[in-house]
Amino acid sequence: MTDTVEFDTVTPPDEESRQAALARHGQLTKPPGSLGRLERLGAWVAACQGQCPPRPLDRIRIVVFAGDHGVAARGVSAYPSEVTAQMVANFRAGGAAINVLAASAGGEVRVVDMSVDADTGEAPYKVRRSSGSIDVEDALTEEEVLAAVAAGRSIVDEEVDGGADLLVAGDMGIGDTTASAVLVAALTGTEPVAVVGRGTGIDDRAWMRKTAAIRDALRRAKPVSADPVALLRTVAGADIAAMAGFLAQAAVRRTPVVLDGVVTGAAALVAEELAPGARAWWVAGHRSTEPAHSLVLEQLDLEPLLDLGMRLGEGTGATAAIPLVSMSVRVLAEMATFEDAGISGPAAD
Ligand SMILES: O=C(O)c1ccc[n+]([C@@H]2O[C@H](COP(=O)([O-])O)[C@@H](O)[C@H]2O)c1
Ligand SMILES: Cc1cc2nc[nH]c2cc1C
Repeated sequence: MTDTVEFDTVTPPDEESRQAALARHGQLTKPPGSLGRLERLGAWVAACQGQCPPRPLDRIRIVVFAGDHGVAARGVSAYPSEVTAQMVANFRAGGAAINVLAASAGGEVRVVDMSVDADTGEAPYKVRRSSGSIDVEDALTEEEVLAAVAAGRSIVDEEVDGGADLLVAGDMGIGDTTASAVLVAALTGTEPVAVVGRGTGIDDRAWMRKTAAIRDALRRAKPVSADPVALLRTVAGADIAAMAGFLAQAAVRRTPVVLDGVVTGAAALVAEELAPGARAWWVAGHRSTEPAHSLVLEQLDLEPLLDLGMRLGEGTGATAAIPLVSMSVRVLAEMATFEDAGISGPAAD
């Protein structure tokens, strides 16, 4: 066992508030259950906030964790590693998909360089430049993995202390779907061919190289798969380790999270190991096209809100689902009841 990272015990969202929200749904001017999943979604937010009706979401924070991956040098991505730093600049300039989706959904974007293989400017949490090539070496040292998980935890503390009422973790890192696939395979007992995906859009030759890299990294991961910190050190990367710390700490701080695609999904599997019960504080924003993401959703027993064929990362799939979360809250807070509106209830038999 490695030195471990201790998270405070996760307590579940408030069941009384969830039940009050479900009961309120029965009084609002619509046939009971007719808003389907939106009803359960609003009740989940009420439970997370511990109040019914829930408060409107007014500080939604999307934290994009950026990092490079040594395994990208094996030809497992359709793009070169330098795109990671270039996209960090694009996020900061406001020109990326996540900036536009966040603005449209009423969220704000924060970018954190954990391990980009370039100088991106201000980077208070940066652990190293690029993580190791996981097919042949550890992604991180012991010290680095602990620093990265602690960074994710500190970022949640900053955001929650700053008033965040909904969090999203996004990712940016060429090669990160290879690391994610290895983590998912290790934690779900799956073969490489069942987790490998097309990532940024690789061709068949790159698919073969990626499958081989996943196979080699998975061989290295298996002996440590029961130890989440050792697993992050061996086959994740500083960005994914920070996301795992972020997702675990959000649950500790009783703050709801919308999960994104395969990369945050892989981090979520590890976070659930670090802080058992954390998944009760997460909703799956979407289903990515990456096959490993479906394994994550199954393992965490999460039903995605959207299935739009998205595979971008950056937190975009989660952010696309935020309007649904906001609507589900406003329905509970703003709809009239049958009594308020003087509308007849169901016909008697
Ligand atoms: O979130 C997803 O499910 C997802 C699926 C495919 C690709 N991505 C993004 O694409 C990059 C990784 O793709 P790759 O092919 O370089 O491993 C990284 O920046 C991710 O954010 C993300
Ligand atoms: C341009 C580009 C943007 C991205 N955003 C997340 N992953 C990405 C990969 C590429 C290649």
